[in-house]
Amino acid sequence: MSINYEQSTTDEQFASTKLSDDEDSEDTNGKTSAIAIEHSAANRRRLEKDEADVGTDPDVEADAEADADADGEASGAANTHVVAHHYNELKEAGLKERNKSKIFFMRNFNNWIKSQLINEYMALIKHQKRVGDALRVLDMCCGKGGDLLKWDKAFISHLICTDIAEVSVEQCQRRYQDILQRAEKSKFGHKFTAEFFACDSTMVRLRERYKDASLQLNLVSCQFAFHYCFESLQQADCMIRNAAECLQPGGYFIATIPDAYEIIRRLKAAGPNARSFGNDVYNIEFECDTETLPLFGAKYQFHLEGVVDCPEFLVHFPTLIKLGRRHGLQLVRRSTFADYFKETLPQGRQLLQRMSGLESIQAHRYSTGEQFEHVRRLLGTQRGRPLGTLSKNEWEATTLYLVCAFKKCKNSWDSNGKPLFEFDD
Ligand SMILES: C[S@@+](CC[C@H](N)C(=O)[O-])C[C@H]1O[C@@H](n2cnc3c(N)ncnc32)[C@H](O)[C@@H]1O
Repeated sequence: MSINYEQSTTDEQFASTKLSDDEDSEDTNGKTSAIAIEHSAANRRRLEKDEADVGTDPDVEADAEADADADGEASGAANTHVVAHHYNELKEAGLKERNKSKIFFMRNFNNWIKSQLINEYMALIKHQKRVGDALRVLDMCCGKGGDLLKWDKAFISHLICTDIAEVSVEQCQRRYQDILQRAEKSKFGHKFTAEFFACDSTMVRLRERYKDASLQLNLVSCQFAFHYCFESLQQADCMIRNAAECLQPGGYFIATIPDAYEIIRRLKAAGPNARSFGNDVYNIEFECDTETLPLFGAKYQFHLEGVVDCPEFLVHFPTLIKLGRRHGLQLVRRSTFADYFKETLPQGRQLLQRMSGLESIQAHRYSTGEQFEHVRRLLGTQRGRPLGTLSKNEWEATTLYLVCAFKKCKNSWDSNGKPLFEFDD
């Protein structure tokens, strides 16, 4: 069975914007806002296309079985221990080392994208609630707790943190204790309760590990990690069930994942027999035959300067939509990082600046070299105000990703007690 991982080309604009908030001069600020409006419409059109690509047949099992038959083997969970080992061994870099990193700004930019996504969906959830209502969040594959401050700022009341890497979960819990201590010392500090446990979200039913198994969640977040479950149908189904089953109707599941269409586009662009591509900061290498990629287990080795070096799997997006529907999740957003940046920049400009999500570049300082050629093209080489942007290599790495969001539908039950979901079609 041949799986289509290709899609029409995406636009290749660089993130570049005026960093300060003043509106006095006509520059990329105005242009970006205009692009943002077009992209909201583009996002809607893409959602419609994504839904159409899924087709009417919801039988993922049949697709996956046909796919495994064609390959002559069924895929299992052979890679989870490699991934767990990699993240357990990863040292927590100090501030000094992080500042020196070649991807310092890109990491901040990615962090900003996560903040924008979390803020967007927390705002929608709060809109449905009354002041003082509990807000409960699951941070699935939480890592070392890179999003703890975001949860704190979102004024949630309870957080569940889980990850396959025990060392990361311990660090996450320590960070949480620090936040709590600071809140206790401060008169206006916000406090939220939290629980932590290490486990494989692709193999274990998470609700059985919660302190309260009947807990209703408002938001489930899985940042830069969901793709690990596409090793096999069983793992993907388990992870999506974990994301969906405790979500209240109207709650959201949000994620950032590598964009399989973009990965395959770049692979094809690298040459007819190419198996790898990348630049100074990231590299992707396929070991398998890239002409007959499977639906699950489409494995590649991903390297990102100093932070990731382990196997990952392509997420076939139409299949993700199908699996989501099976668990009552309806796709409400799929946007590439490039599009999401343009769309949310008007509301997120100050935060982007505070988070140092872009590098401040003066064109005349970079009159040679290709990393900031786009700034020269935009501003020329005359002295003037700096422009916030990312280097070409960092931009190429960050635009491998997309953000997506699913809404949990209302449900009723059939005579066998199985849920029947009510999708808005
Ligand atoms: C790139 S890190 C992202 C961490 C965090 N979400 C963030 O955004 O900072 C990916 C995380 O996924 C976790 N992970 C990978 N496979 C997993 C699995 N099967 N179950 C639970 N966690 C997993 C890793 O241990 C790692 O902490």
